[in-house]
Amino acid sequence: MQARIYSTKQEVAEKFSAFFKDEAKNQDAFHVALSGGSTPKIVFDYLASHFGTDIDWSKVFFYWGDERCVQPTDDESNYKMTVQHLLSKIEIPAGNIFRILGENDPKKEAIRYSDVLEKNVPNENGVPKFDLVILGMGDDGHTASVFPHEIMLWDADENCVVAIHPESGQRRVSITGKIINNAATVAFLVTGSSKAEKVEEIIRPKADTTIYPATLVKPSSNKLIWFLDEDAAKGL
Ligand SMILES: O=C1O[C@H](COP(=O)(O)O)[C@@H](O)[C@H](O)[C@H]1O
Repeated sequence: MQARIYSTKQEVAEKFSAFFKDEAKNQDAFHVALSGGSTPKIVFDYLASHFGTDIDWSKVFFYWGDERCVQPTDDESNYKMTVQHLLSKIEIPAGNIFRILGENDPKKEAIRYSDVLEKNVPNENGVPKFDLVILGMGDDGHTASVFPHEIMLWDADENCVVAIHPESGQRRVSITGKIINNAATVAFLVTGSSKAEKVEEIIRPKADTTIYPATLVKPSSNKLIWFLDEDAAKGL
């Protein structure tokens, strides 16, 4: 595990974008799972405005790690956020975008998307293997849409599950631990002081520390990188 700490969230966006560009350059087909949330949003803005024409987007294939069960036009949709901040600004073939259909029946969609991953993402030992999984982390330590009150979903046998947001009751479709920990690289994008307590507990655990969903991110490749700003890393 590596923690890369930058002065500001803008610098996180800049450094992660350069990292993304380098990783994409080395692949004939680059399969990436995207995240929703506040930090990916500024990263997508930076990627589109600074590397929009430097990356061969025809070789990049986008999927999502989680989606809220809403219409794709809803402001809550992770897909809508990505369209606004990245996809509408780059030349990427429509066939390279595999969104979770948040408007579908959640249980059926979890099964359908699991199948999409199996058919389109290269696999290793029968499990889809992303080149890169991008994750955010909520203030409560959730990641993708595996929340602390449903932490058992992390170990589900399925590739995708239906989760429920603890406060709003909103349903989500999320990939599970078996997919995240099978990725070649996992990158957390986390900024802001509201995340500092959990970042410290997860990266510098004590003997009696609580286990959060984000604690369980341990790719078998060992390539886990936290991109943090100083506010999020202030407890380290
Ligand atoms: O609900 C979600 O939240 C997390 C973290 O978001 P943040 O705004 O607190 O940074 C995100 O990783 C996830 O994709 C999203 O659906």
